Amino acid sequence: MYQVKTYNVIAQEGLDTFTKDYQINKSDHADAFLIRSADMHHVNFPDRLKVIARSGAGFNNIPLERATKQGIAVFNTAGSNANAVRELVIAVMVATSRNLIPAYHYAEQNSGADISLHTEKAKDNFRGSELAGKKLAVIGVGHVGSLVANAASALGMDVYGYDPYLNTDAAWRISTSIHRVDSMKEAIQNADYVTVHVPKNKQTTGLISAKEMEMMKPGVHLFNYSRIGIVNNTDVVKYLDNHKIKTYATDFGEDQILGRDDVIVTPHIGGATHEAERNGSTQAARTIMKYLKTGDTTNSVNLPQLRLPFEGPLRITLIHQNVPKMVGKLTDILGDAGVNIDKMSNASLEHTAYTIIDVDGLKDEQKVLNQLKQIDGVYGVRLLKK
Ligand SMILES: NC(=O)C1=CN([C@@H]2O[C@H](COP(=O)(O)OP(=O)(O)OC[C@H]3O[C@@H](n4cnc5c(N)ncnc54)[C@H](O)[C@@H]3O)[C@@H](O)[C@H]2O)C=CC1
Ligand SMILES: O=C(O)C(=O)COP(=O)(O)O
Repeated sequence: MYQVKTYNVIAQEGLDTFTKDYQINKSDHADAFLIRSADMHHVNFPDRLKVIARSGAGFNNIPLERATKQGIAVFNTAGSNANAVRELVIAVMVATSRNLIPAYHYAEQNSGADISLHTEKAKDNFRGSELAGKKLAVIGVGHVGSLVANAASALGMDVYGYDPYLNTDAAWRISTSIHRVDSMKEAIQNADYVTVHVPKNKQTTGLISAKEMEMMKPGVHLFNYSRIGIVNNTDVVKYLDNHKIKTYATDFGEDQILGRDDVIVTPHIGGATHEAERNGSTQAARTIMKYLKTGDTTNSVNLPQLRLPFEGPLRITLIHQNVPKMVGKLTDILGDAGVNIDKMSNASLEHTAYTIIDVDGLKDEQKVLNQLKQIDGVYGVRLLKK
């Protein structure tokens, strides 16, 4: 029986996806963690932990290097909540362009009087502008960014996408009406709206700071539904104060931006829809089961993605350092133990490699597994039985 520990609220549909071989509980001695935004940086990973699945896209809450070195595979479910974010971003773009929030407050505050007496006079104060014909810059055109770009284009916006690492899957999703540009400057200069959809990492922290704000057009509306810190909030306050930025809308509050009329803050609700939470949790549950049963690393964010049909009877999976002669060391140990290799596959991702070896039998299992584990640079070894 595999033990699965959950963090955060995980949609029931995902929990119901687990078969009878999996027990969901709060015990730390788990084979799998199923999480959302819970911060894993200060959580100890138990020795038996083999996999962490993040229901959702962003995985900056997980210490990838520590997990890898403990032989733990980490996965996300990118795309599972992309539509939820797209709809929220479009909603907030409409809200800002049509002054929806101040107009609502006005109507609410005047609800005691006969509102029709004030309406015709008041509407002049809330005159908005339309999205059609305006320029939108989308920074990061992955699962979320591509959907936002396509929806904005369908609303008649002139959309510019900047993503130096765009993969081919994402490129296929982007409408031909989107202009792909090669620099941040080309994307954001003259844009009426700028929206950021990149993962948070060392490179993207402060991606939108004073330098980029300086390039923007006066009166720009800036949106951050990615993560806190990707847009520099200290700089945002400066550029809101000098009216270069007209509105800042974000899913991530911080004291310095709260309580302003020109800031719209939501409590991290981008992926908080029934549909997105169901998609993410079921995908994460399936990923955990597949990895534990077959070693399939499709959608891993810390290991190379490797899939090899598992016909049995035995499979050895190894997470290890990506260094010369490693595969030779593994096969030498198996050869010395008289093991015949049926199939083998190996792939690498930066400093880490992953190897799957199917064998038709293994005598003295524990001894061979221990020998493999003792190789310098081997982080994790598992034996799977069909
Ligand atoms: N507010 C919320 O509840 C949610 C927030 N998010 C955030 O949005 C981020 C993006 O999500 P997805 O689109 O699903 O991820 P994704 O991985 O599909 O797309 C991210 C894109 O950003 C690009 N990128 C990376 N570095 C870049 C850089 N320096 N400049 C320009 N582009 C860069 C990548 O090439 C990729 O195409 C997540 O990492 C997460 O932090 C995602 C879902 C919900
Ligand atoms: O998927 C993401 O990156 C999100 O930010 C959504 O986070 P959540 O699952 O709502 O805690």
